Amino acid sequence: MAELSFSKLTKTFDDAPALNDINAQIRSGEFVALLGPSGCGKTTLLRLTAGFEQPSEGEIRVDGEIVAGAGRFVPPEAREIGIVFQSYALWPHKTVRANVSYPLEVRRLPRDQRQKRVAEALALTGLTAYADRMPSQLSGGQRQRVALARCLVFEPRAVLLDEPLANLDLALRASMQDVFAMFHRRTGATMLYVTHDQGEALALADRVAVMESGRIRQFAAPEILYREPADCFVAGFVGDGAVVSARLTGRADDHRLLLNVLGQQVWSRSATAMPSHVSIRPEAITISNDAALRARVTNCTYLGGRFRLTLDAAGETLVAFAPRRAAIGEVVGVAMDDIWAFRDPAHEVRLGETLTYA
Ligand SMILES: Nc1ncnc2c1ncn2[C@@H]1O[C@H](COP(=O)(O)OP(=O)(O)OP(=O)(O)O)[C@@H](O)[C@H]1O
Repeated sequence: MAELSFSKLTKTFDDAPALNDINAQIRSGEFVALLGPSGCGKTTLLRLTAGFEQPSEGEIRVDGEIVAGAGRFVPPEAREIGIVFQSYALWPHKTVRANVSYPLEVRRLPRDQRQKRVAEALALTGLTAYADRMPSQLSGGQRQRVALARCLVFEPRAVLLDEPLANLDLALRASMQDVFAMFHRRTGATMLYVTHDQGEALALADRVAVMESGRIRQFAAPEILYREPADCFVAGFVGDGAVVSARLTGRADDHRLLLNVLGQQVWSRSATAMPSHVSIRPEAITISNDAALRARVTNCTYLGGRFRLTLDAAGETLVAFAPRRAAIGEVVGVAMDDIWAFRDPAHEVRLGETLTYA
């Protein structure tokens, strides 16, 4: 399996940048998700990696070898990269076995090797019993597994997946996520997975690149994105909770800063001495009658085992979990702990200054 790397990668369509200075390395065997809102450039990055588009600037390397950039362009069929689309792209007139065997026929592998590899790929994706069926006789999840088997069979250097579960219903998506996770564990394939479903990205990936407007805002493990978002966009886009402005009090200890948040002094984790905002996850809030900060309940939904409260506190919307149902309009006390402070690049910070996030 191969390492993928992007260096100063830019792609412009009709003068509009779809990708803007992408720099990232994906380790051999790593499962990376590209996550971001519609139009942020996820598919463009995948298509450039596959070789369906040429970069406007910058380079793409596969295991150190330049495949695009610096005057070089390796065509898709010579990159040995597997691709799984949301539309499956199976041959309708071929059986499952023949679909899976096809990449090996193109590569002119001897028949006995072909049979062995196809049998392995079908077994790995749980399709052995369906080998003689036509694609039209399969469910959506089974078709996607055929696409996966067809990609795995030629032992690609990396596998690119473009919203592979977008056409499936919720229950099937969950079970297919398990299939992808198993596929990754068993093959150790380098995987680049495009999705706009953050639950999928956080559940499956070793690291997630959060993209916005053609740029990578943060590239980190799911738990880091959740606990230590780099800016307002990532804090708001990934996970539940609130992003509110913070004011420095000037006090700090070794690991934390004392900040003024919603009129309260709160100790906060931080990677910067000059934060502008805090991310307040639902777990960071305790509903307590003793707490000085008062908030009005604006919504209450049952999540199974606990309730999710939406609160209005000093004009900001907070999200909290509570063991009991709360009445809409009820006023509760809110205590904050274990919040994360960061400096949003769009905001300049000065000591004592109050900032607002538009
Ligand atoms: N062939 C093209 N010609 C012109 N513009 C394009 C082309 N392909 C993509 N774009 C533009 O580039 C930007 C990024 O598109 P891209 O498909 O990469 O986004 P995405 O993040 O995959 O979105 P989605 O989640 O909706 O699929 C968009 O503004 C899109 O309109």
